[in-house]
Amino acid sequence: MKVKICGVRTPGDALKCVEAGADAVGMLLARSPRRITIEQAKAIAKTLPPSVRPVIVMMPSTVDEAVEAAHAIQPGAIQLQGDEPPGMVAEIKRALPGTCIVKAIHVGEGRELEKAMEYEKVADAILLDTMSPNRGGSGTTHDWNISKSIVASVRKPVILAGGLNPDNVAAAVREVGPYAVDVASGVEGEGRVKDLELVKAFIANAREASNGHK
Ligand SMILES: O=C(O)c1ccccc1N[C@@H]1O[C@H](COP(=O)(O)O)[C@@H](O)[C@H]1O
Repeated sequence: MKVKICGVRTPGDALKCVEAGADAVGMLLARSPRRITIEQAKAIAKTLPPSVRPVIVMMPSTVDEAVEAAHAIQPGAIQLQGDEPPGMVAEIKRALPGTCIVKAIHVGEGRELEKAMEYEKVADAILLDTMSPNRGGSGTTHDWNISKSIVASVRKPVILAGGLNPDNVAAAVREVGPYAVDVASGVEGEGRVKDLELVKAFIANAREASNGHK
């Protein structure tokens, strides 16, 4: 079971995720209270060991915007969190060989399964987040039955997000059976600082529920 900790804003928080055993660390370049600059994201990415993948989360208006950010930060993956059409996702993938392209689908918006089947043709992985005004980071869960049906239908890895925390992640893993889980607000303390104990508990509970499967 892979785990991504998202909305990391400082090298200190990134190092907590490394210590806790995260597989990936997400940095928000999109509109969000967790948004950081390209320069800050670059500095965080540099602190990560090769075993931890830096991921940038964006809602780019153009292909160039995504490509420029990726060239500056050199992430292992880009998470496209907005309304990027399939053609734009395909262009970004062509422009960034070697970078994993993750397309977010907002569960609750409708046509989720159709969208997942469309985007799996052009993206490397699908992320299922809860529909919210900010397009992510809402701290609310969605109907996991929808996510479960998508996991059963698409052939690309599916990452489950949206309102996960140390208390509900095991149930989410058992019910949905995703390739990976992703969390932002559920492992934070005051001031949206990542809490090492919450991150550790989240990762342990997710992995235990997946029976140690990678
Ligand atoms: O985290 C944010 O602030 C955010 C803002 C805008 C788009 C995406 C964002 N984060 C992504 O949303 C998921 C779910 O967040 P949460 O666990 O419900 O708080 C998070 O894992 C990021 O991938």
